Amino acid sequence: MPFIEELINGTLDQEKFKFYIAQDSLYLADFGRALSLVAARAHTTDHALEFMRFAEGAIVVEHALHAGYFQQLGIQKSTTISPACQHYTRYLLSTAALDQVEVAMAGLLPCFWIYKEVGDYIYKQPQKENNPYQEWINTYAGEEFAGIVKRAINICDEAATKCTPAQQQEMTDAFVTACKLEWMFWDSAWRMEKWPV
Ligand SMILES: Cc1ncc(C[n+]2csc(CCO)c2C)c(N)n1
Repeated sequence: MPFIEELINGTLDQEKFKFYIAQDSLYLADFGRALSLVAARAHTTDHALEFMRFAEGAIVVEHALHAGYFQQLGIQKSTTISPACQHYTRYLLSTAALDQVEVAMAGLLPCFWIYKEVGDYIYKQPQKENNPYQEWINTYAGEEFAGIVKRAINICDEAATKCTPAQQQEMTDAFVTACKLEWMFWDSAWRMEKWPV
């Protein structure tokens, strides 16, 4: 996507990045809530603990990255959630609250997995010196993050073994929907998406 290509070569319009970070901080607050809901609804204490840790990571670790950019780039906290961000966060929260917990877990997985794939892809490209977005890049290409993603994938695989084929299909559908919403989130940042009315 152009947003990611320009992030890699450091030419991304700062206003687009600021829009992305401001919306992403709204996303993260709700993502943390969705993770906490799934922790509360998990069937095993192991899974509950893992989701509690993920929720903490989403709020504390990601917040630290954001806080740096908020200060450095003078980003204003956005009070208006973009259409794509609202669609994605409401989808995750309603899935976490109302759907079978395994389906909610599958819906939360692309957030981890796609950032890992994007992080690895970026890291394989020639690195630009003095890229203003380097700190963001480093967050998602590291070993520590890879370990977290592996754990999230393993939990979903383990949870799926206890599901019927129809439930597994629901898990796949939730995963695919969330992948599309990840795509829409990048795209909306690139377009600095506004409400049409
Ligand atoms: C739209 C959007 N999707 C995924 C992430 C990445 N992410 C957010 S929380 C979390 C798990 C705990 O750190 C991960 C990988 C993001 N920042 N913004």
